[in-house]
Amino acid sequence: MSLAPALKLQGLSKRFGTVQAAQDISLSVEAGETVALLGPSGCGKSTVLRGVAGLERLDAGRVEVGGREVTTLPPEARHVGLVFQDYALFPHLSVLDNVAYGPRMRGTPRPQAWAQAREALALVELLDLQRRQPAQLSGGQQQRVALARALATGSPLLLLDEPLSNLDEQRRTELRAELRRLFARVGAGVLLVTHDQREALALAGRVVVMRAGRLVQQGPAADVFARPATAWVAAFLGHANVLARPDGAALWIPETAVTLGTGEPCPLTVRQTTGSGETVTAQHPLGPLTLHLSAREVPLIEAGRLRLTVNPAQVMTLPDDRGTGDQGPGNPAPGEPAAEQL
Ligand SMILES: Nc1ncnc2c1ncn2[C@@H]1O[C@H](COP(=O)(O)OP(=O)(O)OP(=O)(O)O)[C@@H](O)[C@H]1O
Repeated sequence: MSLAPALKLQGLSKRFGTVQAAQDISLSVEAGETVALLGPSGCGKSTVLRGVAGLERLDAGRVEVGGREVTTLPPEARHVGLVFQDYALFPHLSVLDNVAYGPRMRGTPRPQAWAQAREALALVELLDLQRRQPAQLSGGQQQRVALARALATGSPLLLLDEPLSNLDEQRRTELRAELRRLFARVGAGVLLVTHDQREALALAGRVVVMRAGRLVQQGPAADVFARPATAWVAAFLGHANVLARPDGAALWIPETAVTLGTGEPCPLTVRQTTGSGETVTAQHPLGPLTLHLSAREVPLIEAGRLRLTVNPAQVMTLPDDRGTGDQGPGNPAPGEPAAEQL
């Protein structure tokens, strides 16, 4: 049996005054698949999500949800489950009634709406707290109620806008693992907006990278990270070694391009202790190379030098588009040390 894609989006464009927030964006999300829409602040991710949800009138584009065209339908008729940054739970309703709200709004009789809500609450493991009000829950629990509310709609498509942004780092890491399991269980397609590269890798099978309103690369998450299409994408994804060259940019991904402990002893100009070892910058004849050393690799440093060999076949040459956009790559990936100037 072949299922219709959870989402098929073609040629979405949206302008606000002089700002082209999204330009000709086409993407699809298969049933059971999680796709991350990734890009720096202001690149148009939320505009795309809101356009799919029907919260933004499009200048152009066609939206299909679960095989049904919904382009001109109002949000409530599109049958998508939405989770936004602030959860937007009703403070005066119980957890159960918050989750039952969607089915109730679509005319489902109360006992059946409650049954659907309990099923969704069981999925996020919050059935025990169904009688509480949102204020009596932790941030992570509220997050899960918001997810349950989206799940209770039974929609083929879930849209999540920075769903973990209000949580602390430890809770985010825990919830990422929970979300991955949950997405696998429910079988809906998920389109997730994030500016956090690690979140995209942790949650999504496929990523779509946006820059200044345009889609710049899409593909399986591991492929996009291993083979960024341009220097800007590489830098945005957190690759530290993107060096300008006369013919473009050279990308060295140390895990594949560099062998430690053999070869030329390179002086280290920066050494920074991290939670797992050290981040160092080695002066290699081909250019400065930033390396994250594990605690086990740190003893390879001798008298401020590190022996390393670069495999030239693994150094990628990419078009250097870093200076051309109106929005540069964002900050380094959260938790990564900022690259220090030499
Ligand atoms: N209602 C609006 N009116 C005018 N401009 C808007 C409106 N909504 C968004 N924009 C502009 O459109 C561009 C894209 O915004 P959007 O919110 O889609 O970006 P984003 O990638 O989701 O950003 P963030 O990660 O910061 O949420 C921005 O320049 C933004 O200022």
